[in-house]
Amino acid sequence: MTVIEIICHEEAGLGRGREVLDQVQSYLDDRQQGYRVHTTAYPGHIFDLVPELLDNFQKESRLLVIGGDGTLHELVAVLQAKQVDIPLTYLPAGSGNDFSRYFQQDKSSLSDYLAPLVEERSPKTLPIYHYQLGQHGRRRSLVNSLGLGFDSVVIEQAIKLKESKGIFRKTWGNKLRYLVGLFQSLPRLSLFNCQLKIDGRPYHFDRCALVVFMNNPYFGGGIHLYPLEKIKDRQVSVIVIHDIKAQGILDLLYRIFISHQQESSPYMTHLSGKVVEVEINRPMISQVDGESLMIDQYPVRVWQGQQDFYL
Ligand SMILES: Nc1ncnc2c1ncn2[C@@H]1O[C@H](COP(=O)(O)OP(=O)(O)OP(=O)(O)O)[C@@H](O)[C@H]1O
Repeated sequence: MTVIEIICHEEAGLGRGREVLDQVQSYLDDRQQGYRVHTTAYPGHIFDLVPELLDNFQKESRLLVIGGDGTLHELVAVLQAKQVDIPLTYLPAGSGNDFSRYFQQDKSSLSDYLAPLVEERSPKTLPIYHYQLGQHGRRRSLVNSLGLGFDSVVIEQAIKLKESKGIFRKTWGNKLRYLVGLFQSLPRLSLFNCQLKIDGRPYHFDRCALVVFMNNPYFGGGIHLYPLEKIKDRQVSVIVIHDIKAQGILDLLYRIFISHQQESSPYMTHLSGKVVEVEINRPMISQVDGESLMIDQYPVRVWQGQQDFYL
């Protein structure tokens, strides 16, 4: 008999994880479906918990994860690092849920998320990205985006706002936190030059604010940064925000938040290829799936990978 191993970050989405877990348990109890619950007790707990789980994983075992993008990122990172081919079921419970916003946009009810697992439908393969820092770094994985530059400063500021009191603590306040965080971070905007290599072909950009590898057109919790057409097989998309001056910032904000005409912006370039590399001549504050990372080894090389999901 199938046993579902549930990994849950109860505090995700300011407690939404616990609510979703309760709903999932009653759904599975009603169907007399066996399961075990493993809650994460500290940041990065998944890196200890999942290897233990995998040691006892049976042919009939299934993995279900409840949490925000950060929790999904960590689980996919462990499975990919161990090169185990186990399909996942994902129930979004964060405040941003960018992965779900794009890849699970046809789902709304609990049954939409759980039926493919419970009814043992065939898993579907979704694109993820692998990345490597420096020539000798190990292969790592991500599900949404890897951004070098301003985006990470804004995300750090938005996280501080989430930890503060009042309106910023609301789960629906994600876009507001990001926007306020963005304006508060403008004085810390630091521009850089970068070299890109797309399948071996070189590109150079000056006065850049951000280089972001995007497996998903959304970032920062629902912000539609760039209208990527359907994600192409084995291709990596990179967006560069460049040649920034004061009026460029206003133009970009207007296009991203109001007119949605990013494609004709003189300050934004979208490139894609099978292997994309970026080189910047100084350490950069960065974000991977919404979590901060300091990058000081180059090139950063990105290529597409795959992860199976019950969808
Ligand atoms: N019990 C815990 N206490 C503190 N942090 C935890 C705990 N369990 C997991 N984490 C960490 O919290 C981070 C964020 O988790 P997650 O993305 O699931 O929630 P969230 O930040 O509320 O959601 P969102 O990113 O959508 O706002 C992860 O890096 C994870 O390691």
